[in-house]
Amino acid sequence: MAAILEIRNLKKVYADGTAALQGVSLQVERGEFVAVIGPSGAGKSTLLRCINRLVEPTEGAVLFNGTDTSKAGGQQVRKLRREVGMIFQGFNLIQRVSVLRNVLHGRLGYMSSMTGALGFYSKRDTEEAHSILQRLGLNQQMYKRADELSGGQQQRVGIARALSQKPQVILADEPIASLDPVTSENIMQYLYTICREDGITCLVNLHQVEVARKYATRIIGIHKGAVVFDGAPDELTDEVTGLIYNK
Ligand SMILES: Nc1ncnc2c1ncn2[C@@H]1O[C@H](COP(=O)(O)OP(=O)(O)OP(=O)(O)O)[C@@H](O)[C@H]1O
Repeated sequence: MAAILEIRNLKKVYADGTAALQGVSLQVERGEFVAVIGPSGAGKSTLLRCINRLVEPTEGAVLFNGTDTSKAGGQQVRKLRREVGMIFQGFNLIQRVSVLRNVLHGRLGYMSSMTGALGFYSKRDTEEAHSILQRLGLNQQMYKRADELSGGQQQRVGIARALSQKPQVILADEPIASLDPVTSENIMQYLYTICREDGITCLVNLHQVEVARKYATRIIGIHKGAVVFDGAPDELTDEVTGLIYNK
């Protein structure tokens, strides 16, 4: 069976000439929990964003379930973004609407979630959103506006929104960078659980090497746009960590 993601010689040069990715090749198998680590500016966000085409690669290919996504048109890109959900450092919620509506946004798409009054949603959609929110421990917050929630709660809404898309892969771009250590553990536990219980493949960009070691089944180290380490957490010695961050 094809790897769920295959990245071939991926390069990204931004318009100002910054070479953010310099030829990244890797495969991710279904169900893996991959942490991507590396210093600030290494190219971690660019890598995740190229996978679901939030950023257009300059060269190379990203295959999702064996299909080259670089040839995908608008509708196929939308489908790709549903199947490859994204969680952001800054949560990226629609602040002035309810938590429930943010989750329905994930399930139905932006226009359908914003145009209908809540009563218009099908019973099935609403029940599904309720059950995901319950799973994330947010049943008390369902009708609150997103901007009334704490950072940790907002990130749980971000996870709920991604889950409501029924994704095969979740890309999390520094999901805990703006959270305190206890809340960070809580968010990582949720991501770990959905990977284990739902079989959703997770790629998580992290600054904290200890967190990567604790949760990931595999760690990829990026430095200056290139993969300099790819292995099991116990292979990531202090010496290797030093190389990733100081090279
Ligand atoms: N839109 C852009 N235009 C120009 N350069 C960019 C753009 N986005 C990122 N870069 C540059 O590309 C390089 C890689 O950035 P990227 O955000 O992918 O790294 P990162 O490892 O995720 O960093 P951080 O941990 O600080 O978020 C950096 O030099 C960054 O300044």
